[in-house]
Amino acid sequence: MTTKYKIVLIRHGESVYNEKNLFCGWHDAELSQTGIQEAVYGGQLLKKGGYEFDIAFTSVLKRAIKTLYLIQEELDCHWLPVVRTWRLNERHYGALQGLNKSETAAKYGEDQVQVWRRSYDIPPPPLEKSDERWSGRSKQYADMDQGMIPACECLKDTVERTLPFWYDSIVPAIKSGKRVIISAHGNSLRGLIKYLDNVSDNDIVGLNLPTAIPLVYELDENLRPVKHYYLATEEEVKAAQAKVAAQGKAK
Ligand SMILES: O=C(O)[C@@H](CO)OP(=O)(O)O
Repeated sequence: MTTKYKIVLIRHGESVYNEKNLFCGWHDAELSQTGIQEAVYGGQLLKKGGYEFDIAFTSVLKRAIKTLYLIQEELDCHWLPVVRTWRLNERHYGALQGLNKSETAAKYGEDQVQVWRRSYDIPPPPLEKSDERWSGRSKQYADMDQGMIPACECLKDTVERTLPFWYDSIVPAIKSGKRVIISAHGNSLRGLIKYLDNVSDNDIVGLNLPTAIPLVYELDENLRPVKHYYLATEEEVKAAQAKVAAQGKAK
């Protein structure tokens, strides 16, 4: 297999919800100060690697949008067309949104929290429409078919709503020769990676994405992955991944 296309996936920098160790999902959390620095560093890594882009895709959540913007600043490409879609949003964490991960682990057990965080097809508890956290109350979903707004999502649900956008919008952009960057979220990107690399339902449980370290996928002419790599040292990636994995510990 020979490389025909290269795309870059990047998880947003640390959010204030990550910083406080809260389940975030569709809650529109800000980047933390650390997250801003991480996003700038991600942009510097791309600049150092000589990466340039023709189009960007992101979610409708500001932590991913702002991460992309900080990368655009580093690459001096504010003109870049940016497509925002709820289909690249983080997985919807249902009634867990806003709860502390360690406290939830202390209450329900670390194993249960690991199932809610990483299992492929077991969803977290649903959010009621009457709940003030219901996503239908947010302006960014006003034009969305209200019946499509999730009450909660497992990774499988997330993959199922992300892939139509991959096929309908991202694939045509890649095939037309555009250099693509996707700024999204830990779980929406895990879903895409599961699909691209055909990762099993069991193995995807062990994958944690580091914040704001660019992940390059080289694809062949049929968009099958030839290889992938982070633009950082193995040590940096492992430390960042371990930090994410540890969030579900009871402490
Ligand atoms: O809270 C969330 O929305 C996600 C990403 O930050 O967390 P987790 O790694 O627990 O899936």
